[in-house]
Amino acid sequence: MSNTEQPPFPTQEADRLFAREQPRQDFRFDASVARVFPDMIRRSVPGYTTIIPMIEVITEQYAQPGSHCYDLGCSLGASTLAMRHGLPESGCTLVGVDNSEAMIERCRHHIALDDHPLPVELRCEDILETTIQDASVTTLNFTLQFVPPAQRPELLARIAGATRPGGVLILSEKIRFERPQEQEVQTRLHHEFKRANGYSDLEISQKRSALEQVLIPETLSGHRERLEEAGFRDVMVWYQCFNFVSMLAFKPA
Ligand SMILES: Nc1ncnc2c1ncn2[C@@H]1O[C@H](C[S@+](CC[C@H]([NH3+])C(=O)[O-])CC(=O)[O-])[C@@H](O)[C@H]1O
Ligand SMILES: O=C(O)C(=O)Cc1ccccc1
Repeated sequence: MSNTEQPPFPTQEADRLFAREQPRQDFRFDASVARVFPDMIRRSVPGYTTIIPMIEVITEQYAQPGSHCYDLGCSLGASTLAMRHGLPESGCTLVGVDNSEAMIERCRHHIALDDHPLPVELRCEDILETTIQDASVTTLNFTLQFVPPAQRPELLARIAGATRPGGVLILSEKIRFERPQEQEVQTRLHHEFKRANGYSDLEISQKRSALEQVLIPETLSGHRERLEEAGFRDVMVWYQCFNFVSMLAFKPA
């Protein structure tokens, strides 16, 4: 590269998107979010930096030869790359899907930088419309929470229907709690986590109102019941930190 050229995506940017007072707007996964996303998600989701490497471990355990593996709502590809590293070098097909062009464009770049022989098929489309077939491992790492609740049952039933016996869904979500007391405590602890990561009260409150109509959390029992209704069994929580959980749901034989 000559010294007049810039690398495609220069240094990682810090998330200051909500630092200045601004009119309320619904949160969107646009180019400005894509630019700061690694910093934003790491500082906002307690446990994210633990969950990502565990997706590799889980994928390695449940991927079946010749099957398809899906990362639905792949953003910049952190969970996709974890799955890639858990898969054998050939014999499985890995697909990442996201409907944000800004995310997919950067994701393509991240995947190209990751020196690994397994190809990744990237689709810029709605996960509600993407074709899912012959799956063994499917990941929804903090994506279902952005799907309108009315459309969640059909998506989960479609994933379950396309999953081989013994296959798994990795479902990570921000949840809400039935007991108001627990909801209050866990939400406060999440906000304290964000403060400890350098977000101001203004940033926390402006982002919270931007997310209000967009990220709809459900209770753990709501998730369990719907996963079973969709055709999954043995739903288990394998990780929880405050109001952020990750579950496994298995397709029975
Ligand atoms: N209907 C939809 N169709 C396609 N994509 C969607 C849809 N709704 C939302 N998205 C996409 O889902 C992603 C959610 S982020 C996932 C993090 C990643 N899994 C990670 O492990 O780093 C989680 C978060 O920001 O909290 C965004 O990129 C959206 O564009
Ligand atoms: O920031 C928050 O409060 C969240 O709930 C998590 C999050 C992380 C990244 C984008 C949107 C929401």
